[in-house]
Amino acid sequence: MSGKTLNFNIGVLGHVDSGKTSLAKALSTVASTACFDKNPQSKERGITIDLGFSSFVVEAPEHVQAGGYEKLQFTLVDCPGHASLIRTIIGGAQIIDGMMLVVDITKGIQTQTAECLVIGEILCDNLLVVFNKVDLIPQQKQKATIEKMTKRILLTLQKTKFANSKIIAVSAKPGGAEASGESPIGVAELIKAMQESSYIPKRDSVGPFLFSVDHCFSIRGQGTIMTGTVLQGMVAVNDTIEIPSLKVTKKVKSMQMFRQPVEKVSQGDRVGICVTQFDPKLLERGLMGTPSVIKTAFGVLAQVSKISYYKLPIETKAKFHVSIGHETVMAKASFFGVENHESAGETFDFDCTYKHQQELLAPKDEDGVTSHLKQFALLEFEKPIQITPNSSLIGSKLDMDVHTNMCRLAFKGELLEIFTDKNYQETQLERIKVYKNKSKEGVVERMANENEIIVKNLLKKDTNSQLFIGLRVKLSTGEEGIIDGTFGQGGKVKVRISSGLQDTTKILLQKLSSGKKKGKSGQENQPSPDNNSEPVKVILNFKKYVFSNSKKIVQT
Ligand SMILES: Nc1nc2c(ncn2[C@@H]2O[C@H](COP(=O)(O)OP(=O)(O)OP(=O)(O)O)[C@@H](O)[C@H]2O)c(=O)[nH]1
Repeated sequence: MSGKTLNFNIGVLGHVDSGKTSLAKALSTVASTACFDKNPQSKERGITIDLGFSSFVVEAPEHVQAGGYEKLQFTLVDCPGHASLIRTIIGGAQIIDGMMLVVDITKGIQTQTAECLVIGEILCDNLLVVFNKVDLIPQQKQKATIEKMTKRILLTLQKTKFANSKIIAVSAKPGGAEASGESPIGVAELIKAMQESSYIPKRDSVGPFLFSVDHCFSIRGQGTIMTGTVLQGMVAVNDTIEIPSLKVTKKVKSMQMFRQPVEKVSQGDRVGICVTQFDPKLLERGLMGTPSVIKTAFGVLAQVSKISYYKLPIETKAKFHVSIGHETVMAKASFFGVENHESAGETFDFDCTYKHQQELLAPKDEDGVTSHLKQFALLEFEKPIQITPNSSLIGSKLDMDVHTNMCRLAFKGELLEIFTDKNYQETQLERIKVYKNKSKEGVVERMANENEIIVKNLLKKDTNSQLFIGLRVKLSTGEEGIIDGTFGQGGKVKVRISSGLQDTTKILLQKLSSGKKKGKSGQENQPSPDNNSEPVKVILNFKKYVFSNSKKIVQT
């Protein structure tokens, strides 16, 4: 290969059996170590269960040549289509520059086609739609069917950021499984469309090296090879890298890109990295990179938004599968937002206070303008996972019955803070000032003097009353007061009414207490003519911090 080659990663996504693997095969000339359903379990089940990688090189189109590249290498990341494997797809989609959505033309958009579109919307900017299996439509109906399906998918795409995507119709494997070696149809046009819609992705060689490992195997006498994609930075032979999940550091012995030895690799490259021997079974998939860049996370804080196709409520305290990179973990979610987002900063700020939300709200469409609510989530993981800062995440309900035909992807987000301390609940959550609006109601037991009343039932006996001293309350008769202190042992409090009680309130309280006295003298069950007035209520509105250990409360 002479001249500079640009590597462009394309995710091949679509519903199960739409023909993704067949298409990748038809497109590729060079197969990497891990392509085309080599996994023995894949063969048994007849479906792709892992990411497959393959590549082919074409002449760089003019706009890529203008960036100094002579050739363009397409690396296809063949993602599994089966619903249960969506977590693998999400992992695969994090490393792609563009996406090819394969649609079986005889079936149209199916549930996982829609889910793949959602993933694409979150994780990539470039989409090409491929209608496959055109050979299954009788020749005379092919043109009309392609036109009809094109109209349909364009309607769907109009609601996404991919409204102007190209649509190409092919037969990746005419005749299907039984056919013997028939040439694919339409693939040359597809390659042309791929060239045209390619671009020079932002590649950044600065910053710490980060590598997403998708396969790992050893070669006797050489070492262990990790194949994957460089997510960030660069690495050279002899550099030291860390595999955090194994808690080891290793020296890079050699590297290969599609069977060519290389000395140095950088962001976006697909590469096999050889290090000194370790058991490849210990690292099926995961992250490695410059020592201490990868964090072990016990939980994260993220800015999130609801995926509009998800039709169920997303409630605080509910559990979701959270996928970050190749990792998927169960997490308990707690949502909160900016009360008045006009006045809040662009990102999360520990110095601000946030309002607890019972559920994650869908973005509202007001007068055709989507208002972007600023919402955040605290995601507490069931077990620690390896992640890197600035990652995207997807929250989903993967255990939802796929036969319901509902989108299982619930929310998407960007990481803001990673909790790397096992005891983050004690040490870090207090910093996230999220409050709930609370209200308590008590009644005036009696008047102590013109400016002071004794209130019962406002606080429970075992409540730490000290937290409430100094807070404002309002009487149902209109006066405002301040909780001045506790009274006795039963949770009663003294409330000071600085402006003094109104005469009407005093009369009412006197009436109520004389009614009670009569009651005490043996007429409890007889309604006293003096005692049919409502008791005077005392209302306390306050904010209670949700994540704070100190159970701090403040006035509303
Ligand atoms: N007639 C016809 N059959 C095809 C075509 N492309 C693929 N097939 C058949 O469709 C079936 C599924 O093809 P695959 O390429 O394994 O589909 P896939 O989308 O990779 O499947 P998963 O990875 O399991 O989701 C196989 O039996 C193929 O032979 C095509 O263009 N025409």
